[in-house]
Amino acid sequence: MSEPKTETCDTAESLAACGSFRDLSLSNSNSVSISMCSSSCGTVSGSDHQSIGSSNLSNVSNGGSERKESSEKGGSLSTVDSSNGEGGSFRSLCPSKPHRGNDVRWDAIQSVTAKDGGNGVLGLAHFRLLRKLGCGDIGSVYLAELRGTGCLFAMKVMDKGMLAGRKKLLRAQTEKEILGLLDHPFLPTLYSHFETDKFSCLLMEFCSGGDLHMLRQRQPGKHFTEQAARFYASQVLLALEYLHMMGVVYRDLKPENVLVREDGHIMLSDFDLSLRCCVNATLVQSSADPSCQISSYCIQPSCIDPACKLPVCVEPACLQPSCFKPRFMNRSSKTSKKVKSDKKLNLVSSDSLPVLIVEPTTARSMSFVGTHEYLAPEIIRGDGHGSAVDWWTFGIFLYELLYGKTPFKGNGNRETLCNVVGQPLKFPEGSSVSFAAKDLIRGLLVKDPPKRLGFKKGATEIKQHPFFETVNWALIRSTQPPEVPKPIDMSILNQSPTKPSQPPSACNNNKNSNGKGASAADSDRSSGPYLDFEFF
Ligand SMILES: Nc1ncnc2c1ncn2[C@@H]1O[C@H](COP(=O)(O)OP(=O)(O)OP(=O)(O)O)[C@@H](O)[C@H]1O
Repeated sequence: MSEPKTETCDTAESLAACGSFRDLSLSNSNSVSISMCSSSCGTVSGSDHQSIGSSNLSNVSNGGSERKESSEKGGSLSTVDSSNGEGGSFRSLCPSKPHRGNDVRWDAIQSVTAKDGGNGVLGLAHFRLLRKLGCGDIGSVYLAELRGTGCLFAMKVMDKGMLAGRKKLLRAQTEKEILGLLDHPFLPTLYSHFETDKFSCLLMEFCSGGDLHMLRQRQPGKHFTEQAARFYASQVLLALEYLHMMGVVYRDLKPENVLVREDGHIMLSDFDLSLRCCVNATLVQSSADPSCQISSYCIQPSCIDPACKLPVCVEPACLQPSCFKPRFMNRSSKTSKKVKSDKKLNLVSSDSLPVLIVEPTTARSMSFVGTHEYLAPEIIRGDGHGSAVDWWTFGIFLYELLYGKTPFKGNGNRETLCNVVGQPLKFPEGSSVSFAAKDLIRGLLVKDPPKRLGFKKGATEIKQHPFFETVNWALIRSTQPPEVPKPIDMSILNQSPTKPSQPPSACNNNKNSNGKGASAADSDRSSGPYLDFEFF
């Protein structure tokens, strides 16, 4: 095992930028660069990540389950919110979340906290924990009703003693901070965070449709149709694009972490392995269309942070990701031919409207984090990695959705890791998967990160691949999902809940709601039937 590495922001450059500033500067006549840094990326400092190179694969192979391998991160929690004792309350987070402005859950929270004197505090005592939804490495997730409202939430409950004992406090802190940043239709909303003496609780939207791993198991041949795979992959791609824009490298994409909301659309979950970093957002303006002004993107005076000492600071929420770029409807046939040929070559169309490129290209980490079958080669080799790992995992993810298995899985973790690094990508014969899908996967599963699709221009490049040609990015939330989960059976509210003081049951690593662990031989990596809840 190699010496533990310390990770903060991984370069001196990013260290310098790790204050809460965003620096906007015109880099040339056609582009504007905006440096953003997650406001407290310094809080990851001191974490002990195990960096493991190819020479110590044998150590790695026994280090965790087949499906889940994560770094141990030590250190202490640098910012702990005030605790109010068992069943106590905590300041409700009510950040500005434009996408969720009309969400009835905010109103329900407000009405409940108003009854308590209007001090805006929420606590464990306000909830009935109805069912255990699952266990993760750092906590258990429960279906919870906000008492008297019929509003359901997913509550992640983490035992603070366990977090401290297993050196997971920083992971929990990272997850909480990242959740607090997010405001995107395909990412979770953190409604509140509160603590008791024993527990730290995160209150999120409940996804009633289970995860994509379970959904895939229910498909004929245990794989999705290409249309369904495109639907899920396109939403995941937008979520990753937004995360990168916010200076978050996700690092743990896999079907198990893609949850299905009650409307059939997706929500990417689980941020405890994510890396926070600085990002340079570049708005590339088309030279062919001088009428396109940079101000067509929301960089308004109201977006400028007055507390910032730098020339211009823009709130991250003011930047719109390029997924909202309008589609080009009125092209001449000559132009559209050119666009098509550019798409074949994976080129960004030079005659398009301005494109915001938001790839945290300077992010660097030496951590060994992720899931064996999904680990990027640069992580396994111990080369140091950046945001391109998310494009590698996106390739594995798409492969798994389409073929029902991952491409480099071996007999055991060691063989899997060796395959990722050394084996060429192969596609099963006799499948009806299109050339475009295979071409995209090939572009993503390039072992050398700089040559990987998405390395330079992030999601912008990937969205323009022919596989996504039929996707209307602007209206993606109106697209009919392949499958809509059955409505939640509200009779669950009549069942007797657990006592709030009863501690959440302990969770072993990789155990799911049905108590099954993922074994090396478990090719299905079952996370269990979703409705097989554990009552407690
Ligand atoms: N918002 C949610 N709605 C419904 N179920 C959820 C939600 N969040 C989590 N779950 C369920 O709870 C389980 C545990 O989730 P959690 O995020 O704690 O851990 P994990 O995904 O297994 O990963 P890790 O070990 O890295 O924490 C998930 O597998 C999922 O089934």
